[in-house]
Amino acid sequence: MDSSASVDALSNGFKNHLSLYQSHNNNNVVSNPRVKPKQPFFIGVAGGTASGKTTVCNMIISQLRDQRVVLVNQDSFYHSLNAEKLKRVHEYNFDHPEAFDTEHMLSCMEQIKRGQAVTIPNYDFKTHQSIEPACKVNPSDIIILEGILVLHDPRVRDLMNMKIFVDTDSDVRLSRRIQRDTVERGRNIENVLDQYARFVKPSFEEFILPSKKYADIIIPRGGDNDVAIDLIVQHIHTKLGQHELCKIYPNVVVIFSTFQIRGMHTLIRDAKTTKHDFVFYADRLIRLVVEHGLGHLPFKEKQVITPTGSVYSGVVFYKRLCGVSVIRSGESMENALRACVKGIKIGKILIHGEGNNGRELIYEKLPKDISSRHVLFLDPVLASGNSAINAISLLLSKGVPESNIIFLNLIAAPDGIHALCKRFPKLKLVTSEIDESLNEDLRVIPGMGEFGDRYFGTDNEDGTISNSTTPK
Ligand SMILES: O=P(O)(O)OC[C@H]1O[C@H](OP(=O)(O)OP(=O)(O)O)[C@H](O)[C@@H]1O
Ligand SMILES: O=c1cc[nH]c(=O)[nH]1
Repeated sequence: MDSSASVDALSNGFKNHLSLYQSHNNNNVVSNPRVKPKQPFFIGVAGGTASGKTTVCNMIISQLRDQRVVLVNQDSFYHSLNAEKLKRVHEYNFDHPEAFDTEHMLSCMEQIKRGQAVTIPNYDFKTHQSIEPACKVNPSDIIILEGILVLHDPRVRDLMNMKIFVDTDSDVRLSRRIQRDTVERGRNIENVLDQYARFVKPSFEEFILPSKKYADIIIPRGGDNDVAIDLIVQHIHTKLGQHELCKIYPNVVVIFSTFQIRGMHTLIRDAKTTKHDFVFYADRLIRLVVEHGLGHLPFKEKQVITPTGSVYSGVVFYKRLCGVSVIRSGESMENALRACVKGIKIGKILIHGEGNNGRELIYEKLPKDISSRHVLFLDPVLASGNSAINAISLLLSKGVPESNIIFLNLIAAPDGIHALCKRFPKLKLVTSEIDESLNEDLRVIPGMGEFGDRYFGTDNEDGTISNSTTPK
């Protein structure tokens, strides 16, 4: 048996992740067949006994502060021993691939990878049996599968986005194993050495070490290697923060997701949220998007002298700006823009929706000198892109260079991004989340319903939000 692995069938390593896991688990996950769950990032961490796999996993988890992480241990998938095997448990090779129910592990991992909740067996090391209760694992952003042989089976390996092998000197591993099994497990040193010589070492050489060649990253010295852990965490952040659409359209910027941002999204998307809370949290998110968007404006370097007589090397804001809001939802973003840019001029555009595709320009009032300004275009929802394309075409017809337009947005549907960014490749779109899809009524899915109705309180009189599917 690999005593380096955690005894828990499933552990999140660190307290904050454990509590996240628990609260996450208490929720009923509503499955909506229209919504394709996001695929989690799947990491496999292999290595010999006592190599420091658990330490490496815990270090990765502790640094991934703004992601939901679950850690699944390969040990959970040990076969239960029958009476006959139990009688001769000292003859049993717990380090052999056949000691694990790999078919079961594969099917659980495939489900997790599809973004589904799964039940992971709870293996008891004292009785060598799977016991009740099993552990329910809900979909997460990152799944880590840790164990001596997680890189052994090609089908399991193929599911992984990142394969890590923790490579620690065999003398160090043996001394750690002796220490742990004698001190923590009350075994005598002869038995530990006997098991090591008969099973642990030969299996390491035959199965575990050969799986090292499949690793993307080999970490020498395990948990002592801070540099390797930092690089791994940076790579995971880059991969997770990068929506596929951002790779296709480099002018699409999604603000860095944190639990605070996701919490605000959870509130504004929840159909039960009151108007008051909707406005409060939408305003907070809008402020973040506005601040982030302003960061994409040109600037000049400037040095100033501080009251201590020292030099501070900074920058000065670009001054020739204006906002343009799309009536009416876009008007919800004006206050945040005014709060960030003192005295900014804000123009308005009204687009009328006729049926599913027709979007017609009804009204415009724009600064006369708009062609010489950078434009912060305000609309919280990008659905089909029809409204935005109409409005931006108007700005271009007024002489605004496409590259001078920054579209500030809360949620964007992929359809709208494709339509807009193909047509206007030089415009910058700054959004806080990219959603899954658009339904046949051109509503964003999962979306937040009709933003304007929720923000301005023009939904049903009883305060509930209509689930009407009437096309706009
Ligand atoms: O990308 P599209 O498919 O064109 O949809 C997006 C438009 O829909 C929303 O306005 P809506 O028509 O709901 O009007 P409102 O702001 O007055 O509520 C939103 O503010 C956009 O302007
Ligand atoms: O889902 C949608 C689509 C367009 N406008 C909204 O406010 N919500």
